[in-house]
Parts: sequence; C-alpha cells; structure tokens
Amino acid sequence: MAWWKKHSNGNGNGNNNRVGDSSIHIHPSVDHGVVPGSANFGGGTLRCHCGRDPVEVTIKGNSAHNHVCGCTKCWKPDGALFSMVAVVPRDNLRVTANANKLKIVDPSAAIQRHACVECGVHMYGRIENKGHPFYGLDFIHTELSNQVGWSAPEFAAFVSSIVEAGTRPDDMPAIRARLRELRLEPYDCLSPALMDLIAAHTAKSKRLETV
Ligand SMILES: N[C@@H](CCC(=O)N[C@@H](CSCO)C(=O)NCC(=O)O)C(=O)O
Ligand SMILES: [Zn+2]
Ligand SMILES: [Zn+2]
Repeated sequence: MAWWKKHSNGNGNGNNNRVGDSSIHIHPSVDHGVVPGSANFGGGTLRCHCGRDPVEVTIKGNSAHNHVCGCTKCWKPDGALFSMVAVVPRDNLRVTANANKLKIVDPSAAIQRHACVECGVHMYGRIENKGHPFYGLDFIHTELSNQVGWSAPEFAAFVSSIVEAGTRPDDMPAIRARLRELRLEPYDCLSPALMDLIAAHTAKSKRLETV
C-alpha cells in the first residue's frame, strides 16, 4: 500500500460517516458554523500533526477562495466528509521547518500535494504547469494553523465526489441540505465564479493559439 494511503481517510479512500439528524460531519472547522475571517489578517504558520519535529509552513498574508472540497485528492481530517482548502500566492509560502519530511503524493497530478511522510497531512499543493489557470497559487489547509482570521470557506466544491470515497448516493440530499444550512452552497465542480475564471483562461489560451 502507498505510504500516503496508510493515513486515515486523507485521500478520500472511504469514510465511516453516517447521515443522521446531527451526524453529518462536513469538516470540524465548519460543523459548528462557519467562522468569518478577518479582513486585515496577516498570515500565520501551518503545522502537520506530528508530535515531534512537525513540518512547518509559514504564510505571508491571508488566504483566498477558501472552500470545502469533496474530491478524493484533497486531504481530509479523520471522520470528515470534506477537506477545507484555500489558496495563497506561491511566493507567500515558505517551508520553515522539517522540509525533509515532505514528499509529493502524486507527481502526475495537476496539484502536487506535498505531504508529511510520517503523519500523512498535506502541507501545501503546488501547480508547476505554467499553462494551468491557477498557476501561481498554492493550495493550503488553514485548519493546520492555530491563528484566527484566515478567510472563511465560501462554498462546497466537488460535492458528488464524496460518493467516490464511499458515501451512499441516498445520503447526498441530506448532505447537500446541511451544506446549504451552513451557507456553503454545494457545487459538483468549483463555484460559478471560479469556473468562469477557468473558462476565461481557456478562451484566452485558445485565442493565443490561433494568432
Ligand atoms: N472526482 C474527482 C475530482 C478531482 C478534482 O478534479 N479535484 C479538483 C479540485 S481540488 C481543490 O479544490 C482539482 O482541481 N484537482 C486537480 C488535482 O487534484 O491535481 C475526485 O474526486 O478525485
Ligand atoms: Zn507530520
Ligand atoms: Zn479537492
């Protein structure tokens, strides 16, 4: 088994969530309500779950486009149906301790997720393809920081993908209803605003190809 699959349900390989009145575990950071971010938050430090020698990533400035993601690739804490993932400019991110413990989960993926080989936590995801619509942005999990003020999740992405991870299709209406209750509008890809950005990038690349 790959080293990163041994760690919890980090890559969506199954989960034990059961949907009942109060048992829908979207993500621990939103299950009691979404906490608003602070407009002038200046950044902070992310740490992996290792008790000794944790990997540390320091971020300058606040995150953006935070969302919960149901895809099977993003790291999810134990028991959560969704990950929570945001972006920061890649120049604002530095690995500041124990970089030797990081390994890329899937070098062929568009987002190369750098995970701690000991605890399995994904510390950041980087896009190396300069033609990708999100090139220049790194993906991070702000819950790995104990600072308060990170931008709040705004929507739920790749919601149907949780079925790929083992959720029963019959449970999906209740899960989507819970997301709406939390004001995390569910989408089966990214939000319309981000999909429009991607489409505009594609249109521009096509125009450039024809000149
Ligand atoms: N059904 C698939 C979807 C995976 C997917 O496309 N994930 C998105 C969003 S991740 C952050 O929001 C993506 O951009 N992936 C690129 C990559 O992971 O390299 C599944 O669930 O696996
Ligand atoms: Zn670790
Ligand atoms: Zn994802």
